[in-house]
Amino acid sequence: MSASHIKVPAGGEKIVPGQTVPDHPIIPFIEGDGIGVDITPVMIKVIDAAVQKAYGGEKKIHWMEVFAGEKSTQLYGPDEWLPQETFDALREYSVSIKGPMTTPVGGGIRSLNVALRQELDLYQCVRPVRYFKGVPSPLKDPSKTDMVIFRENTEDIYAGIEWQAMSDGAKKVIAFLQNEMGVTKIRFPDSSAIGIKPVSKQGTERLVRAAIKYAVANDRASVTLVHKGNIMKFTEGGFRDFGYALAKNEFGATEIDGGPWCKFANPNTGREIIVKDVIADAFLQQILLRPAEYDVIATLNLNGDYVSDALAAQVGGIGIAPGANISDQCAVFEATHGTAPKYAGLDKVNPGSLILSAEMMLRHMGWVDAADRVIKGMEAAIGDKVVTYDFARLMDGATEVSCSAFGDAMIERM
Ligand SMILES: NC(=O)C1=CN([C@@H]2O[C@H](COP(=O)(O)OP(=O)(O)OC[C@H]3O[C@@H](n4cnc5c(N)ncnc54)[C@H](OP(=O)(O)O)[C@@H]3O)[C@@H](O)[C@H]2O)C=CC1
Ligand SMILES: O=C(O)CCC(=O)C(=O)O
Ligand SMILES: [Mg+2]
Repeated sequence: MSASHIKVPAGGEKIVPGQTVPDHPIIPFIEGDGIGVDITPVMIKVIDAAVQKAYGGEKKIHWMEVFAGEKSTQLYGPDEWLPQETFDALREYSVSIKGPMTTPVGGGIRSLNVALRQELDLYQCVRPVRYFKGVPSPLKDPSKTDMVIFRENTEDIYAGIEWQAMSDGAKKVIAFLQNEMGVTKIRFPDSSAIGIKPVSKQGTERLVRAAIKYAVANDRASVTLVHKGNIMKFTEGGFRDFGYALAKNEFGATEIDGGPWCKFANPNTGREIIVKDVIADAFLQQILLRPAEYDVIATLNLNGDYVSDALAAQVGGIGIAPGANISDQCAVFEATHGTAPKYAGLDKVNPGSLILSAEMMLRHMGWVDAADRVIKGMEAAIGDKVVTYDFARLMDGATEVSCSAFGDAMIERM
């Protein structure tokens, strides 16, 4: 077993699910690969300042670095991409935040991000998409884009069950499909890679339940199930059918005009919540043309990945696209974007996505005043046109600042 590299900060306490968050919580963080080295320290500085301004020293986060990705291989050994003690810490301390981690295309290691989500059963990937006034956008009225994506985070083709073309595994699976299952439609069986897409009733239900509960708690108008069930009838189509059945069975939804759309009254406000569905390709054009018609989105893993970046672009790009991975026991907050390797170490990129992910974390902890300060700082810096390169290149009269200077600009304006 490799040596421990995690140093537990003195004076902090664990957050225990179901109990009040202590005033001095220990929060594990993973710095992340690529631009992680730029954005993570800025996020910590901004969050510490917001907490200090909100609570005047009464509350304070005790940050605890845990390791994954390239930094972990340097510390623990060349093959140690995700040490066991990192998993253990994320589970034990229950609320954490991470920077992005690199996944090579084709061969090499499988995604560490996906591995974390699967191992910790972080089945909800929650990605809110909202507009900040002044951010440059390709839309005429980006303020109409206000959605919260609930992306299923443990199933679908992200389960990583696949075999390389012409490998023994692919040959075996193809032979099984042809000989035992009567499959005749693999166009080039001798040179096909093969992947498996598991989509379960249980997995769908817990995700759609979380999305509908969110809509109820936040008085949202609709929940849309986004799928490609016309083509993948039992996986994506199953997601839709399981989702509708859950809305009816657990929330008392009734069909509108013979279905399948249905509706129920929000038990808190009496306002109607519509549960509807849309095929993924149609959804991608409608979010550009009629974004106001969509609110809470529940979708499968791959669709959710595509939709997250597409929706982020509508409100200014993945520089300000936050997110959270949530299980019934713990939460790991992380930005929607990746490691943007060409910018690594340049102190250039927008730290906004990770800062807003931390803002979600503060709200999750019930530290609402600190979270509000973060939003205030962000809105004011953007309002003053003090922005990083990604916004500056699309804004007239902007002052382009570095990643760290943007963090400072936020702090000055909290
Ligand atoms: N959760 C995670 O850890 C994720 C990890 N990844 C991994 O990251 C690696 C790189 O992926 P890639 O496809 O390049 O996608 P990235 O999201 O890393 O970057 C794509 C482009 O998005 C823009 N961008 C990303 N982050 C920021 C930011 N903070 N501020 C401003 N602009 C930003 C840049 O655009 P421009 O060039 O226009 O300036 C950048 O070139 C891959 O290994 C991938 O697997 C990807 C997504 C999520
Ligand atoms: O794990 C990765 O490398 C990419 C993940 C991703 O794109 C996402 O979760 O949005
Ligand atoms: Mg993605």
